[in-house]
Amino acid sequence: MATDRTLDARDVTKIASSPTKPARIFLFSGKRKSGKDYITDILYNRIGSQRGTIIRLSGPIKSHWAKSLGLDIDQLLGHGEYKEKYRLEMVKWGEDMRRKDYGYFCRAAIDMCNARDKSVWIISDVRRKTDVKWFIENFGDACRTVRIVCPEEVRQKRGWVYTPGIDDSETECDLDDVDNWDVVLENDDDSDVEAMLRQLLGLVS
Ligand SMILES: Nc1ncnc2c1ncn2[C@@H]1O[C@H](COP(=O)(O)OP(=O)(O)OP(=O)(O)O)[C@@H](O)[C@H]1O
Repeated sequence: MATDRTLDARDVTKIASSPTKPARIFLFSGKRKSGKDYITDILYNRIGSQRGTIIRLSGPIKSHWAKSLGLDIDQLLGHGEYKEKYRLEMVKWGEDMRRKDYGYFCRAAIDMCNARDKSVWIISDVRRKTDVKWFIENFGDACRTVRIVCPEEVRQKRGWVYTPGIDDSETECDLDDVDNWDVVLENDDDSDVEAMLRQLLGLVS
């Protein structure tokens, strides 16, 4: 009977590529305008949409916020003034939710991106120790933490302006004292983006 037979190689392959657990999860973090979106977008394009997906942990917060206030979700997810205008209030609401359940937005973001059938997850905006903790608790060895670092002058050239209430908040600073990143990428003006990608793609195969 089919149900009684022992597992053959094809069954094992099926289980190994089961939709519930990705083979690799990149947990990207970095200060504002360090280049998180820039690097993760290129990485995603190289990996391709069949295998990979970008997950933004801030996505569910923004879509909830947009719905409840009747705002434009595309602009909230973008990079312009609109995002900055509602950032403070949104962050506060998110913090309250997270205090009750630190995995709440991680789970919501995974569901929102329909990530379960992809083998490589690129989390583009990890901001807190509890985000890292939740992914490692749930996906263990599949996780690799990636810190993007960049001098302040370069971030300023890219449009960053120090903003009290944002740049000194938990969302921007909670990971500053972490020093055990799996990968540190220096993303300034002269960086070799191809070398960074080679390093990251080497962790996927
Ligand atoms: N290596 C690079 N070469 C050229 N341009 C870059 C590089 N890295 C980042 N940039 C540019 O710098 C700007 C800021 O980068 P990006 O939006 O990726 O930062 P971020 O860390 O996602 O910022 P935020 O946290 O504010 O969303 C963008 O215009 C991006 O195209």
